[in-house]
Amino acid sequence: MTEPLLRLDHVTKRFRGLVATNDVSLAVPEGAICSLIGPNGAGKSTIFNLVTGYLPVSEGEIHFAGRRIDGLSTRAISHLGVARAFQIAKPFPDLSVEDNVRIGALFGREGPRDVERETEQAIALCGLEPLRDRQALGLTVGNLRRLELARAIAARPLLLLADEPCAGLNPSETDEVIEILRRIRERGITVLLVEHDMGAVMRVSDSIFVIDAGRKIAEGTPVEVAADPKVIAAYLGTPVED
Ligand SMILES: Nc1ncnc2c1ncn2[C@@H]1O[C@H](COP(=O)(O)OP(=O)(O)OP(=O)(O)O)[C@@H](O)[C@H]1O
Repeated sequence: MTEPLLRLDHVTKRFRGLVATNDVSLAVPEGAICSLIGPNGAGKSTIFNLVTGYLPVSEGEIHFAGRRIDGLSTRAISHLGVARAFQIAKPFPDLSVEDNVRIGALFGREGPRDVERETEQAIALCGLEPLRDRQALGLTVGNLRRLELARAIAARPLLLLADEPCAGLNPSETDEVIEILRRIRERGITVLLVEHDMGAVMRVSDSIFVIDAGRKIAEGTPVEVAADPKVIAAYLGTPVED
């Protein structure tokens, strides 16, 4: 079996008395779109913060692209090819969309880079051509989300951590984000998604990890997870229709 791109082995994160991530093991295969779902406070963002090195693990190991990365700095992990697209984008407000994406291309994974080509590709992939000269200030939530995804992928990551990219979007904007995520995967970037929009998760994911109170309680394809009684009890409440 080929080694997954990202692997968490028995990862625990404690904040004083609170166990935010409790002995979580999971593997994200290269080329997949995987999702982390679970109720508010389940520990999904904490997992992102551990993978990016923003928080140190309390126990366990994280491996990425064949290297152990827990204990490395956020900068070192970004250089290895992990990028995160935040739910609340914080672009440079006075700069254009294009310059904000270019800044993403100036950082990120180490190795040869062509900043202009990466900028152009990310703008095209996220459908931002008509907005390239617009100031980031004043963009709609949907366009800010696309800018945030473009900025992140311009950094040429191997793995994109996408933090609730569909939050607050209307159905057509959500469809656009799903299309963008699929195009990102087609470009060879593996995606790990945290998302509360279950319709979007079910449509876009190859596999899903379900987190509840810090623990992984289920994993599988969307169909498997939607039918899992533990998941329905903890999170979904009612079966999800495709
Ligand atoms: N820096 C921190 N210090 C103390 N407790 C924290 C910290 N970060 C998260 N927590 C706690 O850890 C638990 C998991 O939080 P986390 O943000 O990972 O959940 P989540 O699944 O991402 O929730 P949501 O869906 O609401 O974003 C919560 O109880 C939260 O209050």
